[in-house]
Amino acid sequence: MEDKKLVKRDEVNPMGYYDSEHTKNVRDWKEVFDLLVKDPSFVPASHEPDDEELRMLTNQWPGYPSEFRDTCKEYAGEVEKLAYKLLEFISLSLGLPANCMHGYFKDQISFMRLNYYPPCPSPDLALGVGPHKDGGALTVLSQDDVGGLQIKRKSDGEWIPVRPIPDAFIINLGDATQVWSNDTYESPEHRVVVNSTKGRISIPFFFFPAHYVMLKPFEELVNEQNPARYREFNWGKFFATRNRSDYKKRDVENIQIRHFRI
Ligand SMILES: O=C(O)CCC(=O)C(=O)O
Ligand SMILES: [Fe+2]
Repeated sequence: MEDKKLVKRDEVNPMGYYDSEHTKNVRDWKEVFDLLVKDPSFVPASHEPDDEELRMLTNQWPGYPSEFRDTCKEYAGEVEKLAYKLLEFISLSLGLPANCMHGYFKDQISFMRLNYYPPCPSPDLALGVGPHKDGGALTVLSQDDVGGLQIKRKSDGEWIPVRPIPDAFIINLGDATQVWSNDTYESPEHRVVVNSTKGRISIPFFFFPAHYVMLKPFEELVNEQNPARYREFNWGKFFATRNRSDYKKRDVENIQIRHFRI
């Protein structure tokens, strides 16, 4: 525990170790270690729309184990390549040039998270992560063999387990892809349940555009029959507004892309 405290996230640096994250104002049953894919990364200093100040984020690395830093960086680098490939396939599937979204990620604020969900004495009273949708372009998730991730089936609202498949990643589309594709793709609602006997490890890589990217449906996908379903909004401010309620319990509902629906 002492070692974890040395790399603990605080008001100034949101990267590092943390054990009291909230999803939609409810505390999650988990410990996390967050690291930036691009170090340093720049994000809006506040969620206030008129505040143009930026904040520089950097990684915090523990001294032990000694190979931790290099292993994380190598993994992140490889998953980043996969994320770009997936983005190309998504673009092509929408009838757009393969690299049409690459520019949005030049100053990406992607981060990777090491999740540990400890066994929980009352698994029916807690969630590892409460119901939510991932915000960015897509998430590449690696999970161990314990299971716990569930996805909400749209037809009847039933929570369906996403069973672990050895050596397979789970690819989760995010809100940004939903907006860019004008609802051709949808970011699914998901959550993580915990259990009373086994701890679980998962590693999501959140592929996030640069803070200055304005999200809106691609012009090529919009016409009179199929008008834009979202008005343009700034990704960095969306990210900053959502993070407000991840760090502390708040009285306001956290921001969702449906708030930008036309
Ligand atoms: O642990 C998992 O399987 C998923 C975690 C998750 O959904 C998230 O951190 O956004
Ligand atoms: Fe998620």
